Amino acid sequence: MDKKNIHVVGAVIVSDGEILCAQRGPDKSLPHLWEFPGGKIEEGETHQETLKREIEEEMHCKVHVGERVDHTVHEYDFGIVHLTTYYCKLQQGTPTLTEHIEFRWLAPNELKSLEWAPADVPAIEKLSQATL
Ligand SMILES: Nc1nc2c([nH]c(=O)n2[C@H]2C[C@H](O)[C@@H](COP(=O)(O)OP(=O)(O)OP(=O)(O)O)O2)c(=O)[nH]1
Repeated sequence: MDKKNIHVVGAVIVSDGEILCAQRGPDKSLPHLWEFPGGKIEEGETHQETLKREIEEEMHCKVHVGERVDHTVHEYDFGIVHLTTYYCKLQQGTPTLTEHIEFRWLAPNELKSLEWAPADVPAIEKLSQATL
């Protein structure tokens, strides 16, 4: 059977020259790997709407969504993830841990010190060279 396509958006939240990195929990798919906060796009939603909704739900804060960072397609055993990432800025509140087990703020040249979900690796390559 064909694998399901999963359309996901991720927030590259930048503050004071650092990027927010979030670690997945032990009971999730891709356990303990690092990712950008965000989630699956629901029917009828724009990427911006999904990001704003997901960030409010999973981090209890509001973001402004800016330019696109990257778009990648990665095949996992559970499906094919189409991941689009966007630069974001905090608009209101500070990120609160609910679904993730840890947050870390890292400078671009530190991003590769974490073990990222495979779909994120091309974005991490780009961001690790970025001037924020
Ligand atoms: N939010 C987010 N998800 C990512 C990234 N990279 C990556 O491969 N994914 C995958 C993990 C999930 O399979 C899917 C995102 O769906 P989700 O945020 O609803 O994840 P979830 O694990 O809580 O949901 P589920 O798979 O348990 O249904 O995309 C990323 O940087 N951010």
